[in-house]
Amino acid sequence: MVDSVLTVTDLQVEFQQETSWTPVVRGVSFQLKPGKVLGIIGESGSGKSTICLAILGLLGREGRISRGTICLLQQDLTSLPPTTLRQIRGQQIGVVLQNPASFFNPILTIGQQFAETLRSHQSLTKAEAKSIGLGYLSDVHLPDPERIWRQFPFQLSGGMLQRVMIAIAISLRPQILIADEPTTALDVITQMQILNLLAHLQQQHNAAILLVTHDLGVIAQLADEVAVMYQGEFVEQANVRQLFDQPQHPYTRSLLASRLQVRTDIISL
Ligand SMILES: Nc1ncnc2c1ncn2[C@@H]1O[C@H](COP(=O)(O)OP(=O)(O)OP(=O)(O)O)[C@@H](O)[C@H]1O
Ligand code: NI
Repeated sequence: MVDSVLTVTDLQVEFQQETSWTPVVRGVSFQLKPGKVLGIIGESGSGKSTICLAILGLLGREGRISRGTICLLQQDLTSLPPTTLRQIRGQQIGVVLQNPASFFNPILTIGQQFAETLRSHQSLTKAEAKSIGLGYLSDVHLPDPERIWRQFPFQLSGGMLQRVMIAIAISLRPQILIADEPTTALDVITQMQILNLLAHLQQQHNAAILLVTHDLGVIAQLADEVAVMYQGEFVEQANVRQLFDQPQHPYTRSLLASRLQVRTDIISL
């Protein structure tokens, strides 16, 4: 039994702002384990998406990893050339990005992109890839998958693109799934459906999931461990029950308290 499929140690990420490099992720360490979900919560701008992009090698020119390692099993991803990293990403790490538009090629239809991804992983005819892809599109609650298959990314809403991205990620049955706010743009019913799909991937296929969300309900439902991020650092990392019952850091306490506040407001309506 493998203990950790992805081990991040002392990660520091910087972005170039004008002439100097500013650290936005500082000394972050964690492990992703098969069949387990690590949730990351924290305020906007604290560096959650940056961690995801660093793992995926998608920081772009303005970003760099200035310290630390990201090991997929024994292999350090930070030392790999971009082409190798892309291959690994496609095969072993599934991705749901916070900004789904950046994931799609604007000049190819959804169907072309979905089929191409499926066919690069398994030998399938175009017709087989289409029938598998359509099945996954209806799994993520997309109405009229046939029509969506023929459409271009710009013809779909952000929430629809997000669901297509989830369908593609899940169809590949990755060992590791990086999901950055996977349910943010979705209505409650669809959100539940998506969470069930993620839980299925975790439980039936033993995937390790990194789940970034601001929704504590989603955390309570899916996460095993939770890391709390504040100004570029993990200020607290604990088992989900322990975190909800005995938050240690003042920021975590205020986060949980604000959630309770919202609940009381709803109840008093
Ligand atoms: N390409 C970039 N160039 C410069 N700075 C960036 C870039 N991307 C992100 N940053 C900065 O890095 C910091 C962390 O951003 P990040 O998107 O990781 O936050 P986040 O925790 O995901 O926030 P949110 O909850 O709003 O999604 C922010 O201060 C942001 O302005
Ligand atoms: Ni983010």
